Amino acid sequence: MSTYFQYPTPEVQEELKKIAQAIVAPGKGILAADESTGTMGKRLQDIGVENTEENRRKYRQMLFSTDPAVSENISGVILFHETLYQKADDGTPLVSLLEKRGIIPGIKVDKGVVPLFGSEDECTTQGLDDLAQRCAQYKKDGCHFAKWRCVLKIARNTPSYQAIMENANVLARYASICQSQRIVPIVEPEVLPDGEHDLDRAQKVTEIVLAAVYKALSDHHVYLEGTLLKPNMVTAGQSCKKTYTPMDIGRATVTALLRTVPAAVPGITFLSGGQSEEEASVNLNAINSVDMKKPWALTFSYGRALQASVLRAWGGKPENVPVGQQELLKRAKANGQASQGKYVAGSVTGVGAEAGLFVANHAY
Ligand SMILES: O=P(O)(O)OC[C@H]1O[C@](O)(COP(=O)(O)O)[C@@H](O)[C@@H]1O
Repeated sequence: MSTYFQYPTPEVQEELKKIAQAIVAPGKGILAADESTGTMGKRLQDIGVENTEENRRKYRQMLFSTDPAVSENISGVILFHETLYQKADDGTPLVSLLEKRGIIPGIKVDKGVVPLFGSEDECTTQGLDDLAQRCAQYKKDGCHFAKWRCVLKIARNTPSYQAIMENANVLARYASICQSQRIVPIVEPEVLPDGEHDLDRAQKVTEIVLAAVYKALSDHHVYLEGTLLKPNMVTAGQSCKKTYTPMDIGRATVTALLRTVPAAVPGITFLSGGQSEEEASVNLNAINSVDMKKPWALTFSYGRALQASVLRAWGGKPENVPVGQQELLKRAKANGQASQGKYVAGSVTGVGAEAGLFVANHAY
């Protein structure tokens, strides 16, 4: 086995490290507004709004024109390709609204989940072929970080060795291509919450998946200080009969991460994975409160758990834009506090804070 390697130049390393550290600065996290057209359609359908390019533009314009105070808790926003090139009503590029608020624009660069032939309903994620060119363009257009989501499923025989190795490798290859174009890769191996499994099994599967991911990142000479991890929290399956407290979830999550994620990684930005807004804040708070070693920042990169109340409050009506924005400010603040272990459960209420956001088999 050859151990020849080449890392990015010292200048590129410095740039990547600075971006990653800025994203996970104390009290800050990410708004994941990168729903692909199909996923956004599901969110809009829930509030009775048609999934047109114009409605997606209006919705994201509302998010990005929220009071600049939002940047106290939101350091980065992940965009979908379409959004990066859309403009506000007055012609300002939507991405400039973020830049004016000191928020770092990021971009989803995967091209979606596809079936893994020969497996038991498992999948991989595609989009590597033209990734270097796309990253080069995205960097020119103002994006400094990227996100790529892989999906692993817990069932009797899964995740399989095939799925674990394939997804680890595709994430590592994605991460190294991003770094070659001065973009910080957010590595997202999501272990789905579907199933009856208990907390122990969720923890063990998460450990095995993350161990494979970090071996692959090492094999591909990815510069860890210039990356972020976006994992699932360790929670029992949605159909598990046993109940667990937020502190149980906090301990299981930090234990799994301590066993597998190198301390060189600056931050861990959790996905919300179908938890309600309130659960996602309470569990993040517990993760930050457990009395264990925590060598990385532990914060949020939520899609559903930052937007459910916003969507309900907005309902597609222009007159509701200010109340929608208020909901975003409230939830961002709650999660900013949770990322520092300072969130008091129930202290932030929203129009959809308690509502479950679980979507079965969220592998689209
Ligand atoms: O399937 P898509 O459209 O890529 O979207 C998946 C979504 O999952 C996420 O990775 C995590 O979102 P949640 O916090 O809602 O679980 C988002 O960044 C993204 O919008």
